[in-house]
Amino acid sequence: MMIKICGMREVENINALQQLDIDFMGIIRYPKSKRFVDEQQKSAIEKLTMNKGTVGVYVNASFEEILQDIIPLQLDVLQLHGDEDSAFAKALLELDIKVFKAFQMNEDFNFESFKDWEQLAKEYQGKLFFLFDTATKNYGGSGKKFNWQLLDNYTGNIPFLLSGGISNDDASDIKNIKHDMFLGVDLNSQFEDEPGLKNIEMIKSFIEKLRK
Ligand SMILES: O=C(O)c1ccccc1NCC(=O)[C@H](O)[C@H](O)COP(=O)(O)O
Repeated sequence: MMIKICGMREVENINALQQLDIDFMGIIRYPKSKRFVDEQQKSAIEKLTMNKGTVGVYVNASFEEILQDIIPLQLDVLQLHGDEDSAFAKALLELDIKVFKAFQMNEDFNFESFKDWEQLAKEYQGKLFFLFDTATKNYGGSGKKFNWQLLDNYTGNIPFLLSGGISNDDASDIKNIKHDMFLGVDLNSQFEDEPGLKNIEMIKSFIEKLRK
């Protein structure tokens, strides 16, 4: 199972996380987020040697803004967490980089609306993934879970990460998820001492439970 830890920004915290058995770490480049990585923090992160997949997280950013981050932040994945359409994602996929497209889940979510995305995934095999997060007016980082039974309505074939309020108590429920397209989890605010600062011991204990 893949594990992504989102909202990293402190060098020491990033280095500590690099020692753990995780797959991706997310760096939020959305100025309205409490976990926003500013230009000064970006410069510090640029100097690090990253041994995990690095994910740049964006909310309705321009193509140029995203482009300016890819090389300095050594990005492997672009996470589109706003209202970006499939045409925008296609332009980024053309750069030969992976894309995680986030969707805001609530009881009214229409899983039939994925036609364009399914087409894109066919064109860019193994490059496009979904991330199902809890709907919130701030786009992400709500700390709240959505109703995971909604996942039964997803019959598409694009693999997804599960996100939104996942906490240390959820390991056994996560291990019971049987969906064929379930790829892994995205952890954030429930594993923090303060916004942008992760509790490494808590993450370590969660990973142990999940990988057991
Ligand atoms: O975390 C944020 O502050 C954030 C703000 C705006 C857009 C995206 C954001 N986070 C992106 C993520 O991938 C989070 O891990 C995801 O929203 C789940 O967060 P949480 O509910 O805190 O576990």
